[in-house]
Amino acid sequence: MEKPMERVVVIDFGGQYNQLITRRIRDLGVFSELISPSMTAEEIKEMAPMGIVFSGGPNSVYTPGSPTCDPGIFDLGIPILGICYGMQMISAHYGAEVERAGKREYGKANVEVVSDSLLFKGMAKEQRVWMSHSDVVVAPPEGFLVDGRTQSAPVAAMSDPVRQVYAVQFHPEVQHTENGNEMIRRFLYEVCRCEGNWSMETFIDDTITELRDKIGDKRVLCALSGGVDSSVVAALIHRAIGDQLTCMFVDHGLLRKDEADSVVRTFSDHFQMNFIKVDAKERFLSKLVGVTDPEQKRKIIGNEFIRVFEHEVQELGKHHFLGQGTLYTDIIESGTDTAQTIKSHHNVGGLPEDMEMDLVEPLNTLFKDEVRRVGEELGLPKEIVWRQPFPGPGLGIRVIGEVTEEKLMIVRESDAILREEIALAGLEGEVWQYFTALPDFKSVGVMGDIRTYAYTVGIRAVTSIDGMTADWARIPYDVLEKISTRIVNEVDGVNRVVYDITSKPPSTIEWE
Ligand SMILES: Nc1ncnc2c1ncn2[C@@H]1O[C@H](COP(=O)(O)OP(=O)(O)OP(=O)(O)O)[C@@H](O)[C@H]1O
Ligand SMILES: O=c1[nH]c(=O)c2[nH+]cn([C@@H]3O[C@H](COP(=O)(O)O)[C@@H](O)[C@H]3O)c2[nH]1
Ligand SMILES: NC(=O)CC[C@H](N)C(=O)O
Ligand SMILES: [Mg+2]
Repeated sequence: MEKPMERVVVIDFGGQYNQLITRRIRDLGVFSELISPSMTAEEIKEMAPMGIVFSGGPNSVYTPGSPTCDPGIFDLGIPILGICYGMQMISAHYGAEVERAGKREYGKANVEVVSDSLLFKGMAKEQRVWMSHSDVVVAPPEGFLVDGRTQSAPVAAMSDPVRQVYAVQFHPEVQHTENGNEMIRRFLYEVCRCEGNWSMETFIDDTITELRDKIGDKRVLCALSGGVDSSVVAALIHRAIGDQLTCMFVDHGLLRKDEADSVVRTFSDHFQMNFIKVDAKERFLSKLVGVTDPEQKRKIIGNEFIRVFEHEVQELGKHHFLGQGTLYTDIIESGTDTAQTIKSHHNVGGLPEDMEMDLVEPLNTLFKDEVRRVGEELGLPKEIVWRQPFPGPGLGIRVIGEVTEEKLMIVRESDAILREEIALAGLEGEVWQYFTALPDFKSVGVMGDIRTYAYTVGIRAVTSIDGMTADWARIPYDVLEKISTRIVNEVDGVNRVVYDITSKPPSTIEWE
């Protein structure tokens, strides 16, 4: 019999790099996902993880009400790796003291390795690591050995090989920790004794089996935007259940120029699936009249998507499930028990509470670049796999303030010019995402000796890998010049073009 998929769970105490931990583990060949600190030891045992990681987090363990986990987890006999807050929690659990440090450590630090612990064995006695903490473990709990220290952290790493508990104050998951990846690898392969049976191929096979089990002989409606995420989901569900799947593409009137036609064309050219396009422009646009707040727009759009699906299903016959291309990024940005809401992605935080269909979201633990790898593995055409992301709420959020036909037209036309010029300059592969947005203000210009009072168009173009962080793309000035000239000359109602030169963070990719 085939071995079950190995899994290492990461308990999410709210740290900034938590998703990176799961990512690194998956890259090392072991499936990993974040779980909530509210899960009980019993529930975790049922998942049968090979190892448990306690993540970092913004709290201090000595503050009342700071997050903890079920103490029963320590008795499961499953190896544990604590990182930063996770290490402080382990220390507190075993009765060691955690205090505010005299000197805080943010960024680069040197750890002096003082033991022969598995995680550091054979490495240089001085390790360059990345720190982000203000609390320290003063002395290790009973049974633990100090493995490393820095000038301000007397316990920068510790372990108890008997109980198989390892802990580090620094962040092995970030690239700046020189040997971080190797330390995680050792935890997985030498402590947890994983064999590494996870890859994109096994992900696809396992997902298809899980989908078959979950769906049975019922029908699934897949919300298909033509973007990479939903196309990959549709392909996976189709492999699992074939004709029980119906794909539905909604034209909500907030699409880019010629987008509806091109999605319909691509799908009929490449896929043999039940595919339906719904024209719902009126429904969406009428609901957005007078609405200016971006979060409210997202909620209205998310809600309306579901209402459209439910309405269409009445004619198609019962579909129990709704398939969506939700990614991990959509979930974390929409806010979780521990992470703040940055924006409510329409497919997560924007969903109505009284939905009739159950969700099927097989990609909700992955990042965009991982989904692209799945897409390639499934043999989807390049034009889909490498399509730049386009948010579900579409131009509805890129028009800042109230959405009107006039403003939509300006974004649509200026965006088409931008895309054309980026393609002409051969920059499509270099820039991860590029679009125009319309801030809600006008200013004075002079065109043909006539005073104008018209809109400003903003150009946003970024480089990124997974959309979690991004930098502004260094598009050559002459290309920008051509784009600006064309937009002002060809799009009515615009007399100024600006280029966004902020990274994410502190900005986000979208303007809204
Ligand atoms: N116009 C649409 N019609 C039907 N479903 C949609 C539409 N826009 C978005 N969705 C649904 O919402 C999900 C999230 O949208 P999102 O834009 O993140 O993903 P995507 O369009 O599949 O991929 P990409 O991020 O590459 O654009 C989609 O995967 C899809 O299920
Ligand atoms: O499906 C989506 N539904 C949404 O509501 C949504 N909002 C933003 N995005 C896309 O996500 C990535 C990160 O965006 P931000 O930096 O603007 O948060 C970028 O690629 C954005 O285009 C969305 N995708
Ligand atoms: N990054 C973290 O996990 C920080 C933990 C804790 N809040 C500290 O400052 O030490
Ligand atoms: Mg999209």
